[in-house]
Amino acid sequence: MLPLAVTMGEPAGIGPDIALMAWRDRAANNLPPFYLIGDPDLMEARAARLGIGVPVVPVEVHEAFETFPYGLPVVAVSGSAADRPGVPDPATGGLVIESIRSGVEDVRMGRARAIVTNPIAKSVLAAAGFAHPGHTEYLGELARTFRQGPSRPVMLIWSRDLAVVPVTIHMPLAEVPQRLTKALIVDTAAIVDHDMRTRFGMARPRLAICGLNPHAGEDGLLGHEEDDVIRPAIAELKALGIDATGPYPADTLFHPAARATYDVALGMYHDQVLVPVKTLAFDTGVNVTLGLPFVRTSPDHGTAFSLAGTGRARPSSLIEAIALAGRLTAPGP
Ligand SMILES: NC(=O)C1=CN([C@@H]2O[C@H](COP(=O)(O)OP(=O)(O)OC[C@H]3O[C@@H](n4cnc5c(N)ncnc54)[C@H](O)[C@@H]3O)[C@@H](O)[C@H]2O)C=CC1
Ligand SMILES: NCC(=O)COP(=O)(O)O
Repeated sequence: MLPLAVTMGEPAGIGPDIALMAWRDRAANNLPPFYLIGDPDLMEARAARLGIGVPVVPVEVHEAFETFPYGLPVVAVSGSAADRPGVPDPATGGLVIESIRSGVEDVRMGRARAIVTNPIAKSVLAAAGFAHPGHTEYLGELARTFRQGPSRPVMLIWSRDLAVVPVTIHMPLAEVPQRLTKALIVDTAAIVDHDMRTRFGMARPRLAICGLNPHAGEDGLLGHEEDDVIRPAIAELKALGIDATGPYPADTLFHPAARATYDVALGMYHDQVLVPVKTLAFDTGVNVTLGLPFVRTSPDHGTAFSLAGTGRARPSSLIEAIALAGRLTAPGP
């Protein structure tokens, strides 16, 4: 069986901490074998700082699977990072980006089952010259190297209580109304429908589509995007045989009775749907990129700089991300 590739993420954040903790807690959580891609020296220093007794074992990728029972296998990429928790340095940007690129390449070459990413600091990477606002967009570009051809990445935040997709992702709120088109909504929802069937095994996913404006526009009194863009998109989705309904006012879509009526809520912008899911399931939510020719999962939180190196970061979201990547790539019956 192939291992999962886990990226180191921002070296000054909690990624190294929670990766070490996930290995420590692997048996209790029945985690599939994984290896980390990053700087072995930093990982050793962080393990010593945390005092959690996790052996860090530098390996070549083909040794990762057999090494996993004995220590956290770490595959080195070029570059190094000093162990300075909470003090990000754009000079480590190359290492962070290389860790992601290398994980995807391992999947493409059949050396890893899937990629699980640790959090990056978007502004720190931007200062290092990274041209993408997040993993999601960068993974969409890396996916072009796969035989299956071009793909469009879609962000899903998955939890047992609620699953959500933001139709627009990392962009200023002021740009959302211009960027929201019928085609974008239809493409996004069609990818969600396809991947919920093929990857998550849902027979007929029920998609609830949010409005953009208060009260979903209140018949045009409070905004026109619902009539101009969102309703026509839902009509086209229905014509395609996709179970899409709405547009619903977002403020009443997340209480328990409403949640029972759909499988995935699609919001028009990031915070509209990430606020409810992180409120309900911050410690167990998993970020999954749909629309790719491979599986990528991630914890739903960020770098939590103030917790790095303290031992107070909770590894539960990363543990869920590793477990979900394992389930999504498990061989069929
Ligand atoms: N997938 C990714 O790479 C993501 C990266 N980020 C990046 O993270 C950086 C910080 O973003 P914030 O908005 O502050 O979000 P954050 O998720 O890092 O922190 C928000 C709050 O939750 C706490 N927290 C986060 N993870 C925790 C954990 N595992 N255990 C215990 N407490 C935890 C933090 O201490 C803080 O109080 C930003 O640079 C952002 O770009 C944010 C979200 C996802
Ligand atoms: N708020 C979630 C988030 O920003 C995750 O972004 P990505 O790095 O997974 O694209």
